[in-house]
Amino acid sequence: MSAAPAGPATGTRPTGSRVRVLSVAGTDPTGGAGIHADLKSFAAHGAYGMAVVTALVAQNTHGVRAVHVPDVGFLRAQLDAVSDDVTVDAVKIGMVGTRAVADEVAAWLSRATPPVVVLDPVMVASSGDRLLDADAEDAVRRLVALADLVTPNLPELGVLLGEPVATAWPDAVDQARRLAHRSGVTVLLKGGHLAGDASPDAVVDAGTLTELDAPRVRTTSTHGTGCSLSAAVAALRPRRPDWVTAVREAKEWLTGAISAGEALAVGSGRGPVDHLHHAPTLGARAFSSEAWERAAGLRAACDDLPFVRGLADGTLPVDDFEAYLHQDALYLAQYSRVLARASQVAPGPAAQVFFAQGAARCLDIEARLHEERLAGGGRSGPVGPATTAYVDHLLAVAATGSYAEVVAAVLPCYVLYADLGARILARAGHLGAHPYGDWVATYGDPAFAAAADQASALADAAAHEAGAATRARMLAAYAASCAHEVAFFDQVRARPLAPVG
Ligand SMILES: Nc1ncnc2c1ncn2[C@@H]1O[C@H](COP(=O)(O)OP(=O)(O)OP(=O)(O)O)[C@@H](O)[C@H]1O
Ligand SMILES: Cc1ncc(COP(=O)(O)O)c(N)n1
Repeated sequence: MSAAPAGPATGTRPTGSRVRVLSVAGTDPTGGAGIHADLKSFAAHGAYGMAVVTALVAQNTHGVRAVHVPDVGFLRAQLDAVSDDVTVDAVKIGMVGTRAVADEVAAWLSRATPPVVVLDPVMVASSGDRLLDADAEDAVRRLVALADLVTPNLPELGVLLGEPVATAWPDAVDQARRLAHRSGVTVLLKGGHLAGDASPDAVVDAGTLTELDAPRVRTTSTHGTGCSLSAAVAALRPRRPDWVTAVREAKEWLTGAISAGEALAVGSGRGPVDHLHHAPTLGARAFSSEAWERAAGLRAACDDLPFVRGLADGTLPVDDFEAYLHQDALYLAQYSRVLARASQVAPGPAAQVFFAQGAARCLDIEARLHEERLAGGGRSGPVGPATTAYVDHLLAVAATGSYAEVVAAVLPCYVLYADLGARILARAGHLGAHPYGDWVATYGDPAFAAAADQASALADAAAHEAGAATRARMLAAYAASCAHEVAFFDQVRARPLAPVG
């Protein structure tokens, strides 16, 4: 039944790899507090999260219904299973529940000696339910001595010192100073239980005091704030130079998470915070499929254009097709420059090569169309207004937008043509008799579909790296290009017809 230990875990963390953080805490099946909150907090700070369960708690946003504390032998087995195998860069300890659990955790800390230990001395849930046996308070005091940072709220600070609970901030800071002095650990004093418009915290050690101010958010979403904060600090500390830097960053994040909590609509009591509020695009759909679906109306409008209908069924007058090819040649000469810009600012060689080759191919096609025109087959004339508008849009994005925006702006030209080409080809079946068979064969070719897929994948990768604001600009650039594509096709039939007769 036992998984063989791989020997004591002594490995150092490879440069740049994720911090491996362990939560030793109770559960919350609604996901707002305890190990569930801790794991989200770890992930929110880029750490690899692990969890050892001290107590199973039947609770929700209204309160605690029941607590089950498994045998401490099983707790020991969990703790050793982790530390026999995995190098733990930091530990966060939350609810311990009983004296036996607290002592078992203390014994493990002495054995495993993790380099960063954050202790949240959980005693009473915000619902008022006890989460620590009354006779376990001494055992928690012993745990404090093994921690590097202890994170009491106002009532917990009073219990740790054996003093009345401070109600004014200066008194609480005084108490925190005394605890730091007495125990030799750094204290993160939390002011969430104060009245007033602010929710200050303070980092206090034997010699220094740093107060961190934050506005009090008017919300019911404060379940698990203490768990989430201490877990965030544990995840950050191995990568930050000191406690103050780690706590400042964690608190700023937590204030945002509290503000975003109500939008989660989890439970009807004191709801959880949104741990991932700062990563709104996490789990978002692939950019290319979202943008494609949003453009459904424009795509339908494109299909309905007399030009596109005539192109598809072969009834388009030759004159119109040649007028279109002429505008297309003018367009491609500029589109090539925009693809070259995408290549110039591409984040890696694959994208750089793809767009550079695309730019060259556009010029090849443009040159072929030009030669055909010189050979007398085609038409000439000024740049049409829709061509100008489309090119201006692309050049503006290329001049001022990021790589992600440029890729989004050039994408419709790939995907709309690939889609149109494939559908016309499928409908026509045999192209032998189709007057515009060459055009259809070019864009209906699986090789062109593959290029469109590659361009979509590059846009998706860029969107994955981008924040919410850049993704919104990408969607806007894509939608604008789609609208220009429709106007571009339509300009041929929109040109004044020569008088008949
Ligand atoms: N309404 C609020 N607005 C802004 N920050 C808050 C609010 N409530 C709590 N905080 C912050 O959340 C963190 C936890 O504070 P608190 O004093 O409530 O600890 P706690 O009682 O251990 O938390 P928990 O509610 O998880 O038991 C602190 O950084 C505190 O300043
Ligand atoms: C397992 C566990 N640990 C900690 C808390 C405290 O969080 P809160 O005071 O926000 O209820 C909790 N409710 N459950």
